Amino acid sequence: MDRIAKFKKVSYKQYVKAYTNEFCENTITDMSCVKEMYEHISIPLRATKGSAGYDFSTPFDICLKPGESIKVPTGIRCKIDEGWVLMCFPRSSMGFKYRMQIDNTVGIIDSDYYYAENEGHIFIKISNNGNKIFKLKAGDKFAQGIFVSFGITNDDMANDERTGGIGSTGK
Ligand SMILES: O=c1ccn([C@H]2C[C@H](O)[C@@H](COP(=O)(O)OP(=O)(O)OP(=O)(O)O)O2)c(=O)[nH]1
Repeated sequence: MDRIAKFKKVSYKQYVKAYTNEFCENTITDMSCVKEMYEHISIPLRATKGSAGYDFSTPFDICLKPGESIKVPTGIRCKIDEGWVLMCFPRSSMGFKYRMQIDNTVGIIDSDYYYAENEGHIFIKISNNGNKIFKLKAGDKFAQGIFVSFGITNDDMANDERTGGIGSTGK
């Protein structure tokens, strides 16, 4: 098995920035609860030695009514060797039981995203596309990341460098 990546937590500063941007731009938040949330974020792990997926947990409780979505700042970044990509999928049980789906179908985490201004903070946007309330407690696993190797074309000339987050290279 190739050992080609390492998960880390983003800095506390980055987590606060992402969390407040997402959820409390106009409200006063108790920062001690964000600190506690950050401290409980755990590095994705595989459940068994034969599992392909590294399970991502939510740092906070989630409750989605049918049709609702949320963009989850996972607090995680990943240093990945060139030639590999991390693909994020739902945990199968979430889809089977609740029809929880990832909004962009599969999250593609590029190796150079690690060096982006946001420290390569991995976001996972999910929706409840079922017909019952979908709830997760902080620490519950909801998505899984799988490392995949890829090739490039013989005449590939890409040499730009990424600095921004999602959607930044199309500008
Ligand atoms: O679910 C996702 C998908 C992407 N990303 C991050 C990692 C990825 O490296 C970066 C850019 O994603 P992608 O290349 O798929 O998005 P794009 O719309 O093509 O934008 P870009 O111009 O940034 O490449 O955003 C996430 O955190 N979560």
